[in-house]
Amino acid sequence: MDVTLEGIDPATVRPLIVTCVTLLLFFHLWRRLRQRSIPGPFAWPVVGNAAQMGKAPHLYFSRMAKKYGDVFQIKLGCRIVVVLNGADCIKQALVKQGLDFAGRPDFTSFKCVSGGDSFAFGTVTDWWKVHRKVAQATLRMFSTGNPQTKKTFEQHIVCEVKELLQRFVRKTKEERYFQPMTLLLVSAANIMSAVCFGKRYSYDDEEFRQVVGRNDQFTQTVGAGSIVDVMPWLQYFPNPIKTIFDNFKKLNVEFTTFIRDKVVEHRKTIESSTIRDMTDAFIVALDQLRDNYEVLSKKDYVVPSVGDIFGASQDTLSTALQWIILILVKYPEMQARLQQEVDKVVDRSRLPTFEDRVQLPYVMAFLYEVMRFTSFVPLTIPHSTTADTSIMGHAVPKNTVIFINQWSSNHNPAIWHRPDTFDPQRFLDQNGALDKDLASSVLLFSLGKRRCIGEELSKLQLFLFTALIAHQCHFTADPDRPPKLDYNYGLTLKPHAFSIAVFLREDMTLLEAATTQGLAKNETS
Ligand code: HEM
Repeated sequence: MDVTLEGIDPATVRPLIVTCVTLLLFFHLWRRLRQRSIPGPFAWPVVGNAAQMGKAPHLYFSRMAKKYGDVFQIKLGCRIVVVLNGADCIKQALVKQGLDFAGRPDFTSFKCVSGGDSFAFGTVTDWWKVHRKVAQATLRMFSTGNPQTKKTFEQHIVCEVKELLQRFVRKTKEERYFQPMTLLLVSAANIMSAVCFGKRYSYDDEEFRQVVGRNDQFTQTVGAGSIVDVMPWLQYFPNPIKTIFDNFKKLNVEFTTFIRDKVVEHRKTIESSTIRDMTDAFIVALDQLRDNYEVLSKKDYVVPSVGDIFGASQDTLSTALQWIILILVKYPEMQARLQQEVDKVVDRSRLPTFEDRVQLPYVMAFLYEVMRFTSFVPLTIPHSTTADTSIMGHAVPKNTVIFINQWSSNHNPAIWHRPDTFDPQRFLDQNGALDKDLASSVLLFSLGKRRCIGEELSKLQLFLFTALIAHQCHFTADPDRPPKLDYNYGLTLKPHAFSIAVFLREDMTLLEAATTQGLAKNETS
């Protein structure tokens, strides 16, 4: 039977259409109302809540979460920012609704990183997905991918720890107490330099020290809450924020030039049959993809790829090393317990290795507690929504800036007993084994589509570093400057300057023997 509108009286159709449209509008309104508007503190004109955040935005956000709930909204300059707190809410956004929350905001500072071609600071696109996968695979190939690469990576760390301890001991003899921060920075950068470029640098190499020594400026500008990104008009007349931003642009140009020079050298000498290091691996992998991705015929993505890996690793890992040493001197009884455990398990006839991890639960518990307690990446790199979405019943429009407060999850008293006390014991069960479930609740490397690609490598490196220094030396604090756990805010929380003395527990025989066949041939001075 044919059904047509012919013969139907328009007077009947009109009310039908009006009813349908009204119902649709009503349904839309009902959905909107169900998704409550996002609560948050009062925002002042022009600056919004920028002034209230103070020197520790993660603590301000945790206080606001207590008042308004795990999802709340603030205004920074002209931008609305939704702040997500607590493990459940963060998991819901980053894992269960991963793609919706995986974007990066169009911040001015992000566009300066690798000339805007960084995958760490760039938003989600089809090319971004491929770029990130290539980087993940390349990183594994040169670190944790198989037993052989793991062994080489282990050699890089042992070699660097030997150099570092030699410097520490010399400094202690010369100055009694010294500040170890710069040495730790160069040491962490050298491990990644060996992986990325196949060579390490002398501690006195001025160019290298300059390139790696500007971390503070970088992480202060790209950390959540950086002013220039939310009040871009500040760039256009002289003021302190403009000066900071101009320095940031300069350091990015210098960093990219350093990486570009390395890539140019590599391209001149590469033989595709022998992949020497991660830069070679990126050159080969990205050249192979050139026929499939038009974007590769227009730009060279090797420089931003290597830049992302080298840049992301040095600041985070050196900050971790600084916290580990500061906490060792702050809690000498824990240092003694670490030493006892490595002495018992490894004994004094050999050095600790990656394989000792399972047998060293206290070392692991200590590390997880350093990560939880300091939460030294308190907020992830800012995210943004890639679609109109909702979280915990609140509607969030596309392109909203999202801050993820990792600190709030690591200091939630519902999960952690006395969260503001440093206590590695919390990670050990009644048999003294590591409580793996609890350890996996520590949130420092983010989750989901933007989860840090260096997590496995970092945990291995920090484990070996801690086990090696506990096995080889002893740290003490300067009695005139008792160690404090204060810090400066940025993408990473950096401890304030502190002074230590370092003494070998025996001599360097084991470290010297382990490094003679190793990487000395790659060294430049
Ligand atoms: C203790 C050391 C480290 C910590 C705590 C850490 C933590 C983080 C965090 C919180 C993020 C932001 C994730 C997000 O925005 O949701 C991140 C991103 C990233 N990390 Fe790490 N990281 C560490 C070491 C490393 C290392 C050693 C590498 C490379 C070798 C690395 C490479 C990256 C990259 C490439 C990204 C960007 C990922 C993306 O945007 O897709 N990180 N890291």
